[in-house]
Order: sequence, then structure tokens, then C-alpha cells
Amino acid sequence: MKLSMVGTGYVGLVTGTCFAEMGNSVICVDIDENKIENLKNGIIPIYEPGLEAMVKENHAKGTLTFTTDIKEALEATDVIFIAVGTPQGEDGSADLQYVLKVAEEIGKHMTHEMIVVDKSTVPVGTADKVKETIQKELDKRGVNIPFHVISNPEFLKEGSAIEDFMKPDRVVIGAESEKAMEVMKDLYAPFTHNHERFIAMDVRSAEMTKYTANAILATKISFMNEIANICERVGADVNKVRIGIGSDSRIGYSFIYPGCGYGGSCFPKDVQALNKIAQDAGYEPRIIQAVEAVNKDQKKVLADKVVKRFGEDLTGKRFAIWGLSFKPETDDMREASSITIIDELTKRGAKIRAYDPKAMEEAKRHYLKDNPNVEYTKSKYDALDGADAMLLVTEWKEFRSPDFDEMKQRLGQPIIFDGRNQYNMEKLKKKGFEYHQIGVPEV
Ligand SMILES: NC(=O)c1ccc[n+]([C@@H]2O[C@H](COP(=O)([O-])OP(=O)(O)OC[C@H]3O[C@@H](n4cnc5c(N)ncnc54)[C@H](O)[C@@H]3O)[C@@H](O)[C@H]2O)c1
Ligand SMILES: O=c1ccn([C@@H]2O[C@H](COP(=O)(O)OP(=O)(O)O[C@H]3O[C@H](CO)[C@@H](O)[C@H](O)[C@H]3O)[C@@H](O)[C@H]2O)c(=O)[nH]1
Repeated sequence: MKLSMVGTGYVGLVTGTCFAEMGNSVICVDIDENKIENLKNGIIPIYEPGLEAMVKENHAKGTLTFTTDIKEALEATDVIFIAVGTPQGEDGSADLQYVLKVAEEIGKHMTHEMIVVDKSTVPVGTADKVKETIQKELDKRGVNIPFHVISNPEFLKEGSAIEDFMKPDRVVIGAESEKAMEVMKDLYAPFTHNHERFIAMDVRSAEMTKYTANAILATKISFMNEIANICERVGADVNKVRIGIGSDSRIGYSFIYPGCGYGGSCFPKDVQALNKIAQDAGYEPRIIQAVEAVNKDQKKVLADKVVKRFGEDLTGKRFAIWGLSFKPETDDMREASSITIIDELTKRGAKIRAYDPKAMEEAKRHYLKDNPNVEYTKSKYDALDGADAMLLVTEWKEFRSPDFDEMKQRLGQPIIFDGRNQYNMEKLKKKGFEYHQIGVPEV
């Protein structure tokens, strides 16, 4: 099939590349000239395991091409995906300006019948807005070209995006047009043929499915963080409670890991967008509001523990931070808990030495660029030298089994605040560490 992908970010680049890998011909479009130029030269804008090799291979074969010209893409293809950002607007709602701008461009330049697939996460009713926008442009041109707008929300996770896309739990398509639904079935057949994973529905339900999936996952995390906060106040250990409940298959083990809050480009904005969708429809969504409120506080919990241990004034103190990205296996810093934690510590006078396997450039360039109290180190151990404590914020694999003897030698004081409950409490205590976790009573 001949496809275009508008927006070559995490979703667009991964989706376009995976479709090309399955033998389709894909044109990726982005307004960011620098990004497109880099992609043409084999420079990948994001870190995502397995992506670079796949992009280069398909680009070399000519099945994956890059352009800033949507006109060229519209002329050469029959299906166009919209995969641009839908960031949080000032009132919490999803900002649709990028999606509608693409719709406008489609209406201005389409030359033949097109299937327009919305892959961005958008509020219920957006497909209608996309349709109206395209139609308005066609009317201005005085042409009558048929088109179908359908919804195909994306469920991939950063850090395992290729794997998630290649082996999806499900593919959700919302479409009113049978013709468009059949085209989508054919397109996704190589990804869904082993099991019945293709789920067809109406457009509005498909749009709502995406927000519901993210909101329930975020709810599990905030719920478990709340349980963790209760556990440590009543002398229970959330690590044991987690295993105790996960063994019930109705509850399950996934997404019940407590920690220093959820981040990323999706949960924070999508939970708030769902709140706004509900309010606009005249409903006050109390659970969803609580999920967001608990998460906001949870991002401060690790810093609160440091303050409780060292006092409000942290002048003259230095802390090592292990992990900056919002989760392992990505360089994405959007809404990362590390930003809140570092801000809480440095505003009280502390200095930070941070290490992350992939996200330090991103942190330096954007997210922590205005904070002069943060230094970056070449290795995880270098961050420890003389520090008053180490804070583990992101559970990268290389932090899972560190050399605790070297850590003890390097740290000024053998103190660890673990925001992801990675180590064995008894063993660390025997080695002479003071070790703090989330949801475990302080002794
Ligand atoms: N990141 C994820 O893991 C993930 C997963 C599922 C769904 N989503 C959703 O997918 C959408 C895209 O997210 P993302 O993380 O890939 O975003 P992103 O910010 O990484 O990428 C968006 C890209 O769109 C480009 N763009 C903006 N306007 C454009 C235009 N008019 N024409 C062409 N290109 C344009 C930008 O330059 C950018 O490269 C969002 O709605 C998001 O909520 C994201
Ligand atoms: O038990 C858990 C699981 C996750 N997290 C945190 O939750 C955040 C999000 O993690 P994850 O869901 O793995 O990453 P994302 O790449 O943001 O993926 C989510 O958001 C995407 C964008 O909408 C969806 O497509 C995915 O299905 C959905 O999992 C991270 O900060 C994690 O540290 C926890 O604190 N505890």
C-alpha cells in the first residue's frame, strides 16, 4: 500500500517505519526541516531501541522516504495518517491546532480520493472537526473529491515502541465507511493475523478508547502510590502488598509498581484532557481528578524524604541522581519526575550531579538548561563522588545490580533514596547503607 505519515515524532516515525518494514511504501512528512534533513542522512531524532537500523534499512531500499512537502505525499499516496502532537492547552484540554492545520493542508492539496487516519490522541468529536476542515478547503477550491476520516488510536509505549507496534495487543479502528475499514484491515493484517486483534467500532468510541486506556493505567499507578503512602505510615511494606494483590488474576501484576509518579508525554496530558472532556460534557470526573492530584504530590515524595532526613536548608549538600528520563529505554524527558525532584532539592540550596544513559543531552538542552546547580557525569559512579546521598529516579537496567562496594567508597555518606524500589533492603542494611524506599516504613 502507498501511505503518508504526517508528523515524524515518536508515533509517526515508528508507525511509518513499521509499515515500511511490512512491505508498504511510506512517505514521512514533517514541518521540521532540520528533522527531515537529518532523517534523510540517517540521523534519528529520538532514541528508541531498534528504530535506527530499521529506518536506515527501509530508507536505503526506498520504501521509507522523508519530505517537508505534504503536497508530494498527497499526490503519491491513498492513505494519509495524522500523527502530530496534541499537547496540553492552557485549560487542560488537548490542543488541536496541529491536527487541524494538517487537515487544512490535506483539503488544500488533495488530488484524489483519500483515507485520512487520525493516529494522534484526540478528544471525542475531533474526526468531525477534521472532516469539516477538509471539506471547507475543498469547497473553497470548488472541487468535489471523496474522502473518509477514521480514528486509529495508538497504544505503543516509548522504550518498546517497535515491539508494541509489531505485536499489538489490539488495533482499534473507528470508521463509518466500510471501504475505509476494509483498507485498514488489509493494512494491519500482517500485525494481527495470529490472533483476533483487529477491533472495529464507531469513530467516537475509538477516540474515547484511547483516553480510557491511558486513564485506567494512570489510575492503577496513582492508586498504588496512594497505597504506598499509607503503607509507610502504618508499618506495612508495599513491595509485599503488591505481590500479594498481583497474584489475583483479576488485578494482575502490571502497572501497580509504586514510585515517584508517572511522567511522559501521554499520561499527564491525557488524564487532564479527559477531565476537560468530561467537564465540557457537564460531568465532574472525581476519580480522574484524584489520579492527577495524587501524581502531582507523588513526584515530590522522594525530595520530601531527603528534606525530612537532611532538613529544609540543603545549602552545602550535594546529591547524586541516577536516571533523568521519565522511564527507562528512552531519552524522553517530558514530564519526568526527575525535573520536579531536582527543582525541589536545588531550590533549597542543594547541588546535583546527575547521570542518565540516554537523556543527559535532552536534559541539558531543554528541560534542566536553566538550572545552574546541575552537573552531568560520564558514569553512574562518577555522580556519587562525595555526595551526601544517591537518589534513584529511573530504573535503567544498568542501575539494577550496581557494585555496592564501589558506591559506598565513592559516596560521602552511604545513603540511598530509591524512587523505584529496586534493591534488597536487608542486604543493603547489612552492607552498612541507610536505604529509603517508597511505601516502606522508615526504621
Ligand atoms: N509518544 C507516545 O508514546 C505516544 C503513544 C501513543 C499516542 N501518542 C499520541 O500521538 C501523537 C503524537 O505524539 P508524539 O509523541 O509522536 O509527538 P512528537 O512531538 O514526538 O512528534 C510530533 C511531530 O509532528 C510534527 N508536526 C507538527 N505539526 C506538523 C504539521 N503541520 N505537518 C507536519 N508535521 C507536523 C512535529 O514537528 C513533530 O516532529 C500525540 O497525540 C500523542 O498523544 C503518543
Ligand atoms: O507500574 C508502573 C508503570 C508505569 N509507571 C510510570 O508510568 C509512566 C508511563 O509509563 P509507560 O506507560 O510505560 O510509558 P508511555 O510510553 O508513556 O506509554 C503510555 O502512554 C502511551 C501514549 O499514549 C500509550 O500509548 C501507552 O499504551 C501507555 O502505556 C512512567 O513514568 C513510568 O515510570 C509507574 O510508575 N508504575
